[in-house]
Amino acid sequence: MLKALVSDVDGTITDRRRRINTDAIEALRTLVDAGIEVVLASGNTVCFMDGLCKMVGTDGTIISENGGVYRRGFGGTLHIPGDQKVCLEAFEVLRDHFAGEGVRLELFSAQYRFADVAFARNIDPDDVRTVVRDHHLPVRVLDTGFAIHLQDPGVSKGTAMRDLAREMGLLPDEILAIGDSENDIEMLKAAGVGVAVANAPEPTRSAADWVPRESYGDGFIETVKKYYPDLFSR
Ligand SMILES: O=C(O)COP(=O)(O)O
Ligand SMILES: [Mg+2]
Repeated sequence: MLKALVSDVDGTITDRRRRINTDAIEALRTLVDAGIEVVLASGNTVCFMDGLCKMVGTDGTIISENGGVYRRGFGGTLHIPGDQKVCLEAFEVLRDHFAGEGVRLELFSAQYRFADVAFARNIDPDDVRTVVRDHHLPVRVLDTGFAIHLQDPGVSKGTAMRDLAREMGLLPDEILAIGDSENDIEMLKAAGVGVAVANAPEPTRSAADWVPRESYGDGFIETVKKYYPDLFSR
């Protein structure tokens, strides 16, 4: 039986250009008002997520920085399982490598990050993976479609979701998780029901139990409508 919804943000409750889908926000509020646990899970920073949670109206339970950080409620302990040191060291190697090719890597919100490193997609993520492999850098490269992230290899939205579920007194099987990108794969696999909106790339769609017909925020709404009765039959 499903008791909670864990949702990705960019590409799942937004459109392709990252503009929020206001009907998806309404769907989230319907769940919150019905007493369903709603967790927002993203590659974004904690401060970004706090603003989003406040304005959507959730209790502030978040997975942030692709699982590098998580917290139950606005007032909960901020857990930081991710090791940012390995990510920063790897980023320096990448920055020097790509500078040699005349490409400047642009960090995103570095001063607000505790666990991972995020930078602009002005280079091919596969080229980043090649440099990481050639230099034996101990990090994972995640392409979210909105940014490239470097992550501690033992950490994902899936590991954070399991730990958070324990803190919330929930089983992973009681969670409906929804996402759109490769940074969501472990989370979709760990959840009782994993959903990939239709815009998700193939590896993410194959990690999901179900794929709606619609993409982006419309796929999110389609999913909430499909699983709403299950979420309520508690
Ligand atoms: O921060 C990103 O790059 C994407 O964030 P998301 O996990 O909400 O899609
Ligand atoms: Mg996403």
